[in-house]
Amino acid sequence: MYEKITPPTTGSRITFSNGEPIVPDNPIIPFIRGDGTGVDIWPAAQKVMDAAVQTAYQGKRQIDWFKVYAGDEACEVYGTYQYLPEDTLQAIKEFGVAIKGPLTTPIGGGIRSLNVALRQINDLYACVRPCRYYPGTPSPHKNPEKLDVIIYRENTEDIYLGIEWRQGSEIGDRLIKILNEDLIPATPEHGKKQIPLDAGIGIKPISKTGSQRLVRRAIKHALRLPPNKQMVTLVHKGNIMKYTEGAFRDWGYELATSEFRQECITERESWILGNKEHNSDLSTEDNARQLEPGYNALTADKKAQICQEVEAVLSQIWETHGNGQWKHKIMVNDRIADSIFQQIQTRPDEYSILATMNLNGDYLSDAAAAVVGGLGMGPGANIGDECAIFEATHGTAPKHAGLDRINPGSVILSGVMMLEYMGWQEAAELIKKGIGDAIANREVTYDLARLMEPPAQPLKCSEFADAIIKHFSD
Ligand SMILES: NC(=O)C1=CN([C@@H]2O[C@H](COP(=O)(O)OP(=O)(O)OC[C@H]3O[C@@H](n4cnc5c(N)ncnc54)[C@H](OP(=O)(O)O)[C@@H]3O)[C@@H](O)[C@H]2O)C=CC1
Ligand SMILES: O=C(O)CCC(=O)C(=O)O
Ligand SMILES: [Mg+2]
Repeated sequence: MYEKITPPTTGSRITFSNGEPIVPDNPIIPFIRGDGTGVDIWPAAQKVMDAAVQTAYQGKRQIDWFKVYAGDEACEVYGTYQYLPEDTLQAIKEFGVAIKGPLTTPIGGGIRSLNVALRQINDLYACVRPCRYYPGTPSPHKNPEKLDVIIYRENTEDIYLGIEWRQGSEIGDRLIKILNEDLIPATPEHGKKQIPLDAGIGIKPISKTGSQRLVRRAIKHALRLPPNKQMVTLVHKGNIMKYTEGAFRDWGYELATSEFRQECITERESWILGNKEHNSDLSTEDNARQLEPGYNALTADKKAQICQEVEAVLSQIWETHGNGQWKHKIMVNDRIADSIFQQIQTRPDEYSILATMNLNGDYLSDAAAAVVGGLGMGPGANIGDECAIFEATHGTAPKHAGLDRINPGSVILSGVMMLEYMGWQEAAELIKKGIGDAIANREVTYDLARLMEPPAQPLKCSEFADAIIKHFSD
């Protein structure tokens, strides 16, 4: 029973089997309009999705939208501080697939992120954010078309778990005392380090389960991509945060080389096999020398370790992966987080799926969206095993709210992801064609118009939606 909302009287539920949605022809889909520019973006996006479904299926399929509330709008309906009403959570749980506009999160104090809460409550552990280029989209980059990546961001843990204590709080001070006086001195590798007494404290949990289920989804996605895009890059700052970010990398490789042994090759394995393929008489030590830059300067222990690695790879996978067979497998490699920010700009075509932890993926998805045209073109999905919520990468962009000027492209493209997730490919294709043609025709909102050479006359948010629909059929 809902307190203040009523589901549509027509339509039925999307259910799940083995993590996959089973979609009726008339699914009920809850939507959250969103704060700020949500008032502009949502109606435009809904109009485009409805028109695409109608054009593609001529009434045989339709979405029965179910309006639910979160953020400022929820407080208007449910009362002060009722930012995420139980009704909304229940509706998303009941109907399984939802779509939302952006929601405001105050900085410093106040409520914690409703967006993050929705992901955590529904265990939507994979945040999937594709960044690909639509021809004609203006970009600050010379070759934006070379970037075609999908960010797979772990979505439930890392510092987004929100376990932190304010500077000067009683528990925060107690924790610092315990760490300084007990736990740090008991850990020899920490030496004489001490946490400043006036520090705020945050906890960064990265679990093996959370990391591996994310990487598992990323690899399964890579298996569905064309051969030249079958790559998964584990993004981490494991040189600095060894037991959280470094562990994410190690657990990622462990998963790839156990659960997906036949399908995957790691970058280092490919080098070892490649060295041997190049020269079948190559000794283990010469292979190790080619594998590891600066091998000759290493300690004997380190050299022995690398030789062991070479031998293990050759004995374990030469038969199944050697003689070039590895070239037809999913390449799993890793890159340090700061480096990947420059790599997506300098060598974009070398990357495909970027598997990240929560914070790195948050940063990286805005940066990658900028390369292909900005936040107006950045869609996303939060996917779990029994629920999915689609939402754009960007936030509420408050300075543009209510002006009918913001680019609805990201929510519309999030709708495309939703339609594809539902198996409604024909409707998804229509929208992609509509957006592509509108951009090629210079019918765009202010954000893209101002970057075009010469600048285009900007359309309103609602006009851009109409232009997309118009291009379904030309
Ligand atoms: N999932 C969610 O709901 C998210 C919510 N947020 C929240 O949103 C609020 C505002 O965050 P803020 O840091 O300003 O980031 P925003 O992403 O909301 O906006 C930053 C800037 O990005 C550009 N932009 C954003 N959306 C679009 C769009 N649809 N079309 C074109 N350009 C766009 C605009 O740039 P310009 O003005 O230069 O054109 C805008 O001023 C915060 O409360 C934040 O917590 C943030 C991210 C995600
Ligand atoms: O929830 C928020 O306010 C910000 C979240 C965010 O930036 C994101 O998920 O990309
Ligand atoms: Mg973000």
